[in-house]
Amino acid sequence: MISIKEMGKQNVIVPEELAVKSMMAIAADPAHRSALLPPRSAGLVVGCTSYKRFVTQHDVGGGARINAWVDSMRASSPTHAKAAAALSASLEASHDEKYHKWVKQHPSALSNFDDIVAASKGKQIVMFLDYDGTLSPIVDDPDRAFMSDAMREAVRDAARHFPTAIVSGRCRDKVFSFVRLRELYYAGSHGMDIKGPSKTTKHTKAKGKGVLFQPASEFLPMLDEVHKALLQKTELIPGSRVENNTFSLSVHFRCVDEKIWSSLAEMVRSVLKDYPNLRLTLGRKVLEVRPSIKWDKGKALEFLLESLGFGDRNDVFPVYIGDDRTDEDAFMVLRDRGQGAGILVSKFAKETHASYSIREPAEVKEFLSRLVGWKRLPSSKN
Ligand SMILES: O=P(O)(O)OC[C@H]1O[C@H](O[C@H]2O[C@H](CO)[C@@H](O)[C@H](O)[C@H]2O)[C@H](O)[C@@H](O)[C@@H]1O
Repeated sequence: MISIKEMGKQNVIVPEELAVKSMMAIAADPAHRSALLPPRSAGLVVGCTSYKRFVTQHDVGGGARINAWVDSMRASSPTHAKAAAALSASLEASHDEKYHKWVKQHPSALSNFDDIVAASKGKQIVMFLDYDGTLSPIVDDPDRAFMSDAMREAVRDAARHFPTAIVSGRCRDKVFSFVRLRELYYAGSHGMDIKGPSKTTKHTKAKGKGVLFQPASEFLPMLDEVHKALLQKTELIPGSRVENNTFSLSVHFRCVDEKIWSSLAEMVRSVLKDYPNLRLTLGRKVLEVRPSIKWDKGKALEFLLESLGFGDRNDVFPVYIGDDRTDEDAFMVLRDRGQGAGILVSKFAKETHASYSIREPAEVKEFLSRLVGWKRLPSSKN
């Protein structure tokens, strides 16, 4: 039994066995299979699309799925892995060894900078930047995930030279309030809310301003309802937090005791069982509730390229930088198009469709600055 007493209102006991049993019931229900997480063996982070493919093709038993659910929540946390590694020098060594092997397959975008710019020669670079974990460091309080002024300058400079978009799981207004650059495109709610720049630049002249695309508008009343239900259900889970991202909802468990992650997951899924048109995905210590439409950050990238007039052109070089599972959809689009460069921000070995890696936001800033420096060189025009 897990006792949740210290949370005010009334004393509540959440029996873990009960939570697990009802989770098994949900897991066994084919109507909710699409919302299930990968199996226990999926220790590494997988891209959203591969995961979607996986869950439709495999049918493991309920108990295994529940363990998989919580395992996935654990595996989604690099800081968890980091903390574990810090506990023992030997673990750290094995982590390093694993990382060094991985980084050979996903080489540093900084060390391979010359190759990247050489591949972009004669093409228009278009920058796509995820926000959390890419432009701002991951912090406990989602309302305080500020980007530094230096990072803002680097993004501003990049946008002077290349069309630039922020592609985030956050609500568009919220991510704009952090970035505060009017010359950028913004795709909020995992790409389901796309708006053009409100400030003209040489790249955005004559392009549509204002809202460009909101493919999930009809889900707004449903998401509002679910938001309220999630707030109510999770209010007694210490450290949990529900964030309304307009066309998606985030249930954060970064500050929730690991022992009650399964209870939180069960609560979320008990709310979702009445909403088969919503799906659940996993980010960095966050459960994401999203409309079950075929739209993701990859589709947003394609939409933006199209809006910029590069839909089916070969002279474009999209660079997408992101740290999250949801960014995998965009990395995969780049792979499928055989264009540009996908760069994963990670200090840890992760399964990814990105070609390159970068260790942390500070390196993202350095990459952007080097790109701008290169673009200013007369030789970059050849
Ligand atoms: O696509 P992104 O821009 O990366 O947004 C994904 C989610 O990011 C935020 O949560 C993450 O960052 C928080 C602040 O550092 C951190 O506390 C949380 O654990 C991370 O999951 C944001 O709050 C979510 O709404 C976004 O969906």
